[in-house]
Amino acid sequence: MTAKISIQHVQKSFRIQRNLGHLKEDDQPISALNDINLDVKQGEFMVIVGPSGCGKSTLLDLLAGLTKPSSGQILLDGSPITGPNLDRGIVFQQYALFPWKTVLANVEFGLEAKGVPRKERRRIALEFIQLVGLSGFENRYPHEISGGMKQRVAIARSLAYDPEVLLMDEPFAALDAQTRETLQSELLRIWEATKKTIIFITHGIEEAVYLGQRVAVMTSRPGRIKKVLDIPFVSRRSEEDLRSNPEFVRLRHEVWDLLKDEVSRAQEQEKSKSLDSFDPNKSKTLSRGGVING
Ligand SMILES: Nc1ncnc2c1ncn2[C@@H]1O[C@H](COP(=O)(O)OP(=O)(O)OP(=O)(O)O)[C@@H](O)[C@H]1O
Repeated sequence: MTAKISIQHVQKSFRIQRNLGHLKEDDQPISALNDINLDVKQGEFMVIVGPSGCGKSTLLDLLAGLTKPSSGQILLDGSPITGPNLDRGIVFQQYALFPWKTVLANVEFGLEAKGVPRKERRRIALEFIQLVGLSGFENRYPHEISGGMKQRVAIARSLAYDPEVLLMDEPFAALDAQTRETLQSELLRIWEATKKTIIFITHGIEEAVYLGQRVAVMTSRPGRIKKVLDIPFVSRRSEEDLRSNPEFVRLRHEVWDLLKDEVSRAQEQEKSKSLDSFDPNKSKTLSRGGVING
């Protein structure tokens, strides 16, 4: 069976220019992703977890078609992704709602872009507002609702235009712990109701194991897929107190075991990055030697 999304040998580098006051160095390539391979099945909930700076958002941007791989390709239903399209909905950490539009108008937005007639737009938008539990808030503006509610609006807006795949980049990271847990279980309910293929990016190990049918663990930069774990809970929502289930605890530990060295390496990279930016001599030497730092 063809994968819904197939990421094949994807590599992504960025060229950056160091600005050291009066000194300007040549562009230096930074390898953000290295040979990423991953197939996601139709209707699957795939979580990608990795340390800070490992290239998670870069991968999501590639899936969204906002940038192109330096090499390799990503296929959606067997065809290469060449740019952004309404076949992929995106939910970011920051809500990205239009502040001057009401909840209803925000949810209707994608439908308008798709050319859905006005009456139909309203019907569909109201259906998705109900699905995310916001009935009664249709006429509120973003500044009148909480962070969790804004993220519900963002999810409703992405789902309303019926994308093939929902891409989520740390959508709950900015929320308080209680709201985050509520939205995690709400998202599972929404996923079960809509049967969408979801690719969800997070730093959070517990979030990854709670949400994912599979969890892909990434290495530190340049990001590669270190291991893909199956999370075998049949219906996670019906499991009582899943987070304290011994199998859940074991899986969470397994993900942490895979991640901990990567997190230390990522922290070392961060440290040397900030030291380098204060040390022109070091940067020059590394540049001449052709060593990539950053
Ligand atoms: N447009 C860009 N130009 C130059 N470098 C970039 C660009 N985008 C990302 N990078 C670099 O690529 C690496 C991966 O970044 P990315 O934001 O994808 O990581 P991440 O895993 O999402 O990080 P975090 O978890 O902290 O959000 C980082 O070293 C980053 O500095």
